[in-house]
Amino acid sequence: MADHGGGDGRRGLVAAGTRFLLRRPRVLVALAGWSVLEAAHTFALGFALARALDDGFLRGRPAVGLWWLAAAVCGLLAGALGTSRVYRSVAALTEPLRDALVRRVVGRGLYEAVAGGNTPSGAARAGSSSVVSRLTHQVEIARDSFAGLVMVSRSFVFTAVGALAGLFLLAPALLVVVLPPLAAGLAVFALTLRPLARRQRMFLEADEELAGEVGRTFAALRDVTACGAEERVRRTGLLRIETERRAADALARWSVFRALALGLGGRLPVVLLLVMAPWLLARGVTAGALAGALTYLTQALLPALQSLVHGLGGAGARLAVVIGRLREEPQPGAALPRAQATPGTPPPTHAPEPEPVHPALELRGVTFAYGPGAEPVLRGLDLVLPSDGHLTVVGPSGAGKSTLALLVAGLLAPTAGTVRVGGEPPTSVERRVLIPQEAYVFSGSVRDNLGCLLPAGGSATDQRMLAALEAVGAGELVRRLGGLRAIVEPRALSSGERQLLALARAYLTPAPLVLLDEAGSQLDPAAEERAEHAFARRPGALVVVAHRISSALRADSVLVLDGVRTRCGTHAELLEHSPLYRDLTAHWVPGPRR
Ligand SMILES: Nc1ncnc2c1ncn2[C@@H]1O[C@H](COP(=O)(O)OP(=O)(O)OP(=O)(O)O)[C@@H](O)[C@H]1O
Repeated sequence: MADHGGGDGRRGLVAAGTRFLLRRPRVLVALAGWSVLEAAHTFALGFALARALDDGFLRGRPAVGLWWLAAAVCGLLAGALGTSRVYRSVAALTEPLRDALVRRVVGRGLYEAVAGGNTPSGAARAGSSSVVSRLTHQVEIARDSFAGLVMVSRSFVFTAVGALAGLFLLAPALLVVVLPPLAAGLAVFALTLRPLARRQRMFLEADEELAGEVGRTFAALRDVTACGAEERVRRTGLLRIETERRAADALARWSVFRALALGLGGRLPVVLLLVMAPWLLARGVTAGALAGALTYLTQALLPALQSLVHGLGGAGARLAVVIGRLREEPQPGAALPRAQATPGTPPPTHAPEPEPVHPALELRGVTFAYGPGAEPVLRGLDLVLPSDGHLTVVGPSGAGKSTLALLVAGLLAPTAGTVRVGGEPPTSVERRVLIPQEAYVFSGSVRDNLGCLLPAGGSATDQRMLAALEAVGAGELVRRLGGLRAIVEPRALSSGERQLLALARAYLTPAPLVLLDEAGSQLDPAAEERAEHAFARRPGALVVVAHRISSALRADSVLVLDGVRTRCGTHAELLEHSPLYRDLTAHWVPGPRR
């Protein structure tokens, strides 16, 4: 995962933020002006209260006291006006930020859609629009976080200035009591801000990863069950939960410093003021000044410090993460022209580069072991299958055939190397469909069973379903069951019949790569051959993990998994060069060809 908060990233972020602010001097001046009015209200609050007591109520002159209280109310109204104008000025700062980010995000999204080809596929359009919608959501988070940061830091500075000025005017001795703990609290806060923000960011990222994992798992529950990957999914989920728990623990430990900063800077001055009241009174500080000082501390400084301490850590970390992402997206950004990287630059009008044609499947240096200390099942495997290729995988039991199928389906991640399906990581069920040996059929109509791997929102006509059933040799079975509306009771079907339904389901999907992992193992050889022929005629690429060696003869190429002697070639080449393949085929008695 990218370190959005790395030194360079943070410095870049601060520099970009400073440039953004300096380009708007008028808004900054207006913001400062209205903030001064807000600060005047803070000042008036304590000062007027002190005067009301000292010059009015304590001297038996209630009219003077009330006059000062009325002055405090006027200050309050002026402060409210200042606050409302402050919001406007902050909006004048944040809206241009949002506009610049939205322009950048939408420009990139449109460019991607155009660069996807003159007639982009539905999937490409959907992918592009989902990227734009995710990024615009992040833009909203960036805007809110930025506004929050401006509000809390500005509010603290002006409130502190107003309160400290008021304390000084009431009695300079008050500052002797208030300033040291306030400075200590701010120092603790400043020193722990960076590590705390880092923990906050780690927690946010762990939280997002967990949410993403849960979302992906729910979307692929049927695939997970069908491939028997429950244990792996459970372990990955637990790992993500554990990572988030650790991040939350670390954040909680560092949050203690927030409480310490608040205690030192916001609460200790109140206690000291009370404890040292006799000393202050002995030095000429009046009772009214003491009450005014308490008002400054409890009504202005403490709330402002609270907002600063809580707001700066959370909003700051969120902003750093989100801006970092917006700078990174989209991943193939390196292919974008340089001018495209500038916020607000419109998409280029020249013809986009043609999209490279990717093979259906590409493995580069794939190594996989089931545990850190376990012997790898696959070592440095390279494999390329063209978009209409037909590959059969053979090898002795335990050679890693099913493991390879799970890696290609994205249900296992390689220990080293890369797996690409159509040039992309194999995470999307729209790119590939895997039918394992244990066919998954659920209680429901035949139609539901056939359609459950269609892309979200997709459907197939009865005609297409019936054609798929006929193609793989399941037509007779479904007629016997009572047609597409008939309810399937999985336990009432033989394992071969369940495999026929699962094969028809895979045949029906638009996935450009089909993986059959001994998916016809319970069929008789003729039925298995018929199904494989159907898949070979279907547009797209096909990988068959062979149950019978006869599958190898039907493929364009054969992969013989045999540890370090793994080889790939045509049937004839392998007969010549692979002793294992010769052994495997030696006992095969060819049946009648169809
Ligand atoms: N979940 C797992 N945890 C640990 N080891 C595993 C796991 N699944 C498979 N293995 C081991 O990995 C190796 C390859 O298994 P895999 O199922 O991929 O072989 P295969 O070639 O498909 O075998 P078969 O033809 O018998 O189905 C075997 O040694 C197996 O014991």
